[in-house]
Amino acid sequence: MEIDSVRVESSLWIGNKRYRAFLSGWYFSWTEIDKRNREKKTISVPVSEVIGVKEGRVEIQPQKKVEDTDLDFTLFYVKRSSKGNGIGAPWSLGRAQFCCPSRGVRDQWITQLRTALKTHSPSRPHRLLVFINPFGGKKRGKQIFHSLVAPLFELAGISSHVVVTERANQARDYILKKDLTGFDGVICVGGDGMFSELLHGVIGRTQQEAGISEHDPTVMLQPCDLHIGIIPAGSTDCVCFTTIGINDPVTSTLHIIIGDSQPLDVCSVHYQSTLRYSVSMVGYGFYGDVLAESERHRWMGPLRYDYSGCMVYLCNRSYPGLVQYLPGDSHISSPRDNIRCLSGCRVCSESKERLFPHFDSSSSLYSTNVSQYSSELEGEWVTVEGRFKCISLTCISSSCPRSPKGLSPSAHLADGTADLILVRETNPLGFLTYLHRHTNTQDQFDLPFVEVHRVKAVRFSLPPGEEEEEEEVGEEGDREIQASAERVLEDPEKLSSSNTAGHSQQHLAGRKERGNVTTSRVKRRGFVCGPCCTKPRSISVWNCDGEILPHTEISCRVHGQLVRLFARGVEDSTMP
Ligand SMILES: CCCCCCCCCCCCC/C=C/[C@@H](O)[C@H](CO)NC(=O)CCCCCCCCCCCCCCC
Ligand SMILES: Nc1ncnc2c1ncn2[C@@H]1O[C@H](COP(=O)(O)OP(=O)(O)OP(=O)(O)O)[C@@H](O)[C@H]1O
Ligand SMILES: [Ca+2]
Repeated sequence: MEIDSVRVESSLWIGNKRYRAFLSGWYFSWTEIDKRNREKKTISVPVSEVIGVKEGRVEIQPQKKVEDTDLDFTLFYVKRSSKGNGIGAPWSLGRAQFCCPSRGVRDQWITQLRTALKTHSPSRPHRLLVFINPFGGKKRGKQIFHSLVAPLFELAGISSHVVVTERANQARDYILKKDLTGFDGVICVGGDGMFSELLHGVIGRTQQEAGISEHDPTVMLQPCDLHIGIIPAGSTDCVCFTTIGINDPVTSTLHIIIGDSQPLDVCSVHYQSTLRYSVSMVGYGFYGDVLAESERHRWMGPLRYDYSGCMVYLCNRSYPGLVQYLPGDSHISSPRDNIRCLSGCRVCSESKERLFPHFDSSSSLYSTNVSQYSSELEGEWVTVEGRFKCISLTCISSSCPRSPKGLSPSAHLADGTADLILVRETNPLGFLTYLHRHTNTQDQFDLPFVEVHRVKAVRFSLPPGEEEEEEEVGEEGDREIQASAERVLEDPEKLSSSNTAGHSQQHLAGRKERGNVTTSRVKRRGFVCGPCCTKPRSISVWNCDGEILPHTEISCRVHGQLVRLFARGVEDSTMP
C-alpha cells in the first residue's frame, strides 16, 4: 500500500477480480485490472458521497455481517440511477465489498477513508429530530420511516429522536417550544402540510431567538440555520420534488445523511397581524377552490385533488381582483428565459450577496442591526385589475409528479423572487389548454390570457364593491363567531346554515386546529355554479401551500434564502 500526503493507493479484490484503488483529494475510485494488467472500468465516488465504511462484509437490511475474514471492508456510497422521471433520477445505496492483501492494509484503508470523510464532509448531521405524520398521503409514513430511512441513518451513525404526531401542528409547536439543543436538523415524514409545519416552527423559533417580530411585513427576517429534511410521504410532495427532482424516500434520506444544503426562498403572507409562510404556492381562484373542495374528500387520499380539480374545472368560475406587484430585477432573470434552476445554479448563488449585503463570511453572521428593515421593498408597484381564473404566486418552480415541470418551470429556488402567474377569464377550453400544458413540453405562458411576472412582493385586494367584510377573531376575540367557524371547519356542509349577521360563512373546510384562529366573514355574490358548490360566489379562497387562508385581501413578500433544506436542487441529468 502506498500512502503519501495526497494519495492512498493499493490493490484490492472484489470477488475474484483485482482492482487498483485510489483515494486522492476528494475522490475514492477503483479500476478493474484484467489478467493482462490492462485497466478496465473505473468507479469513482466523491468522498462527500460516501455513506459509511464498515469492517467486514456487511449487508444492509437486515444490517448483519456475512461470513468474512479480517481482510474485508465494505464501502457504502451514493449510487445514481440512470433511469429518472425526466426531471431527476433516484439515488440508491451503493455497496462495494473489498478484500485486502493483509489486515494491516485493510485497517489503513478504513482509517484513511474515515479521516477523508471527516475532512471533506464536515457538515453532516449527527442527531436529528424526526416528525412522522401517520395520516399523510397514503398513510404509509411510519412504514416508510422504519423500513427505508431508519436503517440508513443507523448505517451512517446518525441518531434520531422520533415523534409520531397525534394532532395537526404538533410538530410546529414542538419546534417552537421545546429544547432543541444537540439537534442538527429537523425532518418530516409526510407531505407539503408537514413540511409547512416545520417551516413555521423553524422560522418562528429563529425570529424569537433573534428578537425579531416576524409579523412586521417590513422587517428583515433572520435566516435559519437549523436544516429541514423532507422524507416524502404525502399527496403532492411538491417541495421535496422541486428541491430534489424526485419524491423518493431513499433519495431524500441520502441527501440528509451527506448533509446537503440548499437555501430556499420563502414568501410571508400577511393580513393585518396574521401571518403564514409559503414556499410552493399562494393560489387564488382555481387552486383555492380545488383545495377547499378537496378538504371535503380527504378520505380519497391523494386522488382527492384530481377529483376536486375536475369538479372545480366544470364549475368554470372566475373572480374579480386587483393585483399589485413589485417587480424583481429583469436584468438578472425572467420567468420566460427558459433557464432552469439546477444544482449549483448561478442565478441563485449570485443572489446571495444581493440578498445579504451585510453578511460577514468570516463569522458566518448576518448582521441585522445594520438595517433592520429591508431595502428589498423599494421600487415601483404595478397594478393589474380584472377577472381571473386563477392567480398563483410561487417561490420555486413547484414541480410535482402531477406537473413535472411545475407552475413556473424557470423559477429559482433561492434567488429572492417569486413568480406571479395571472390567468385571466377565458373559455373552458382555453383554461384546459393552460392546465394541460403543465403536463407536457408546451409553454403554459404562451397563451393570450396568461401573464407571468418575476416579483419581490404582491398585494391582492377585491375591486370596489366586492370588499371583504372582515371581523378579526383572535384568541381573546369574539367567541361566538369563532365557535361558528369551528362548526364549519368540522362540517363544511353546514356552510349554508351558518349565516352570521346576514353574511354566509367563508368556505373554510380546513384543518382541525389553527393557532390564533382568525375568521373572516365575506360577502358572496355572483352566479350559482354547478356540481361542486351550490352557493353563489364571486370571492374565492387563498390556498397557501395546501392550507386555506381565512382572509382574501392579503399582502405577500419574498424573503430570499430564508431557510435551508437537506437537498441540492435538481441535478442536471445531461451531465455524465
Ligand atoms: C388536464 C390535466 C391538467 C393537470 C394540471 C395539473 C396542474 C398541477 C399544478 C400543481 C401545482 C402544485 C403546487 C403545489 C401546491 C402544494 O403546496 C399544495 C399542498 O400540497 N397542493 C395543492 O394545493 C394541490 C393542488 C393540486 C391541483 C391539482 C389540479 C388537478 C387539475 C385537474 C383538472 C382536470 C380537468 C379535467 C377536465 C375534464
Ligand atoms: N397526527 C395527525 N393528525 C391529524 N392531522 C395531522 C397529524 N399530523 C399532521 N397533521 C396535519 O395533516 C396535514 C396533512 O399532512 P401531510 O402534508 O403530511 O399529507 P398530505 O396532505 O397527504 O400531503 P400534501 O400536503 O403533500 O398534499 C398537515 O397539514 C399536518 O398539519
Ligand atoms: Ca425564487
